[in-house]
Parts: sequence; C-alpha cells; structure tokens
Amino acid sequence: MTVASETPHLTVRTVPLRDHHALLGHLPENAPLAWLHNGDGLVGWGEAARLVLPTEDEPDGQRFDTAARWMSELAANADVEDSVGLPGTGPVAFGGFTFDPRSSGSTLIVPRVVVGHRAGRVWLTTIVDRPGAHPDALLSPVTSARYIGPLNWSDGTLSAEEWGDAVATAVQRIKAAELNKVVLARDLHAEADNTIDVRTLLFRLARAYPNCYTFCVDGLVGATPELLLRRAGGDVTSLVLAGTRPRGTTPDEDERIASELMASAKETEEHRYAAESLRAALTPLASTIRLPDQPELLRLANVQHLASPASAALRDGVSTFDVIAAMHPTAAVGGTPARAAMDLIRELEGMDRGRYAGPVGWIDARGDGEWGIALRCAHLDGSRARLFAGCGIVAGSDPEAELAEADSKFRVMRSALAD
Ligand SMILES: C=C(O[C@@H]1C=C(C(=O)O)C=C[C@H]1O)C(=O)O
Repeated sequence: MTVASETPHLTVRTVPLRDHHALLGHLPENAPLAWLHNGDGLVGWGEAARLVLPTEDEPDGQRFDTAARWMSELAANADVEDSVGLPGTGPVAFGGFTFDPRSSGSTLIVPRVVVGHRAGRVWLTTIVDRPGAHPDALLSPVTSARYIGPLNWSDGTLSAEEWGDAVATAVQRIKAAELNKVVLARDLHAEADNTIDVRTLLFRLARAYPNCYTFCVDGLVGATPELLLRRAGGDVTSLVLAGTRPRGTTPDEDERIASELMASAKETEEHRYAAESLRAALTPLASTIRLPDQPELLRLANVQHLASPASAALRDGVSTFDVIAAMHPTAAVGGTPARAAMDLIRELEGMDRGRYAGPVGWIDARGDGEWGIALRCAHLDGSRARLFAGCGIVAGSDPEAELAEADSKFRVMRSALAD
C-alpha cells in the first residue's frame, strides 16, 4: 500500500464560534465522532478521509507507522486556515486501534465537520475537497436523541462460569511462573428493537462520568477513565490505572474499601506491573519522566481504582504514534511480560477484542491529541451492542471476585443503555 496515493488534498478552515451550547447538542445521529472530558473536547461528523490500517500480517503491517505517515502527508497536503490555533484545531483525525495487532479494524477518520471546546474557547472546523466548497455534512439535520427501548441480553463468547474457569487457568499459569499478570476480558450482547442512537449513550456517559473520557469512534462508544496519553507540544501526560474495588454504599463503607484497596498487596502488585510497563515504554522516548512512587485513589461512579498520573517530556522528533506504539498494550490491559500475556489472552478469551482495550482518541496536524484506552465501552452495530470488561489477574486472584469486578465495569455501559 502506498500511503501517499491515498492521501487526499483537503481544504481546512477553523473559525471561532460564539455558540456555547454543549458539544453533544451539535451531533447528527449518523456516525458521530466524539471525545469529551469535563465538558471540553471535540465532536465531529461526516467523512473527508478514512484510512483502514493493515493488520500485523499484511504489507506495511506496522500500523502506527502507517498512521503517522498518513497523518503527516495529509497535513502536508492540506490548505489550512486556522484562526484559533489550539490543540484540536485545523485538520484532525479520530482513531481507534484494535487491541491485537493481528485483528482488523484499526481506523483513522477525518471528519467533514468538527466542533471543539477547550478552556472556554469554541470553534468550528470544516474540511472540504475544494477551496470554497461547502460541506453538506455541516447541515446534517440534528434530530432529538432517541430512547433505546427494551433490550435482550445474552452471554458473549464465554458464559460467566466459563470465564471464571479461564481466570482459574490463568492463575495456575501465573503460579507456574509462565507470566506475572494477564488481563482477561469477556463480552456481553444486548439487542434492542431499533437502531441504537449512539448520542443517547454519549449524553448519559458524559453526564455520569464527566471526569472520564467519553468517546465514540466508528461505532465504538464508551467512557474510559484511563488516559493513555495527552500530548501538547513536547509534553505528554498519562494516567495508569490498575487495581479495582467497588464503591461502598455508605461513606464509611466507601472509606473502608478504599483503605483496603490502597493497602492490598495483590492490588498494588497488579498496579506496579502497569506503572512499570509505562515507564519502560517511555524511557527511550523521553528526556524526563515523572511517575509517583505510590498510586493514588481514583473514585468513579461505579468503582474505585489505584491510579498513577505520569508525565514526560519527549525527545525531539518523537511522534505521537511512536509513543502510542511503545505504550500499547500496557500491562493495565495486556499483562507482564507483554508477549506471554498476549499469547494467553488469545488462548483463554476465545474472542477477538476488536478495538476494546486498544488506543482510541484524536490527533491534529501538529501531533497534539488525546488517546485513551478503550475501556467501559461497547461496539454498536445497528440494533446490537457488544459490551466488554476485563480484569487484571495475578497469582492472588479469585475467579468469583474477578467476575464481580467485571460486572461492576460492565455497569457503565449497562446503565447507559438503560432508559
Ligand atoms: C480491563 C479493564 O480495566 C483495566 C483493569 C483494571 C484492573 O484490573 O483493576 C483497572 C483499570 C483498567 O486498567 C476494563 O475496564 O475492561
């Protein structure tokens, strides 16, 4: 595949908007793109360009390199008029990458229209093929978001019991010293009577999880707490999560559970693998890395996590996709050692994760962008939703407790789907 021949010549214009409507209010129903955090973010629609990335076994299979080349050629070929000049203005691509490099479905999409909101500034970007053209997508009718209606739920690839057996097998393999940690996930299916309106899910997710990253890219929708990286100029920040407990039903119980989580040898071990995998990924790419010695507590509506906020200054010439390629999969979603964990995931889960647990986010022509790990999400296909949730397994893991933890992670999308 020659990337250059597929790179379109785009005319891109970013102008300030005075409109301070909530971002989601702009979205037409059809194929919305979204990335929202505490009311800031980007929403997009229409499609000016799309790149479907190769799998590992195909020619040009280094998908992150291919993505980086395409994005820089797209930027070099674009006529850009940008009177705002913030991260997320000018040409942007939304993207989602599959967890497993052998799986197909990694995609970058450049929308026709983007509305952005950052620190009190609002802007509109239009992306067209000819100077002076008007993107039809700009005028897509914005209908009201629809209720989801009743749902039929069914097991995904493995029943709860079968998945518990997979967890028990993973614990044995860890005790046999084949590996230290593996993250095992399962899927669940829901079917509605009508096409699911993604915007309804986005509204609900952004409201219930404002400090998570609510995303929608090519049918994958969710609210992830885990920031793989935010890049602005040469600086990156990241939030490593691993180690999970439920929320308490009273403040006292909540405190007690939090103290147990912070003191648990099993949870801190699970967290340490994830934090160390981030440090190892960043070390060759960064001149300085800041990572706390001890994790802190992150409380979400459904669970509490051990969290390590990290930051780093990148060396000159390191691209955003270089950083993503080095980080993915972190031990928060793969395991330690990474290769053994990937092999065990392929063996025990019995499913293709698709873009669940892969990088999801957006990038602009400067390389600024925000990428999360696609967790607490579902893949939508018409009236069907496929939900995913996973848990880090270490030597001290108990299948029952991991099933309960996966359930609490499913709750994010279950609640978003419930009218
Ligand atoms: C794998 C998921 O979450 C990851 C696993 C965690 C854990 O095992 O404690 C915590 C946060 C995430 O890094 C998921 O939500 O599906």
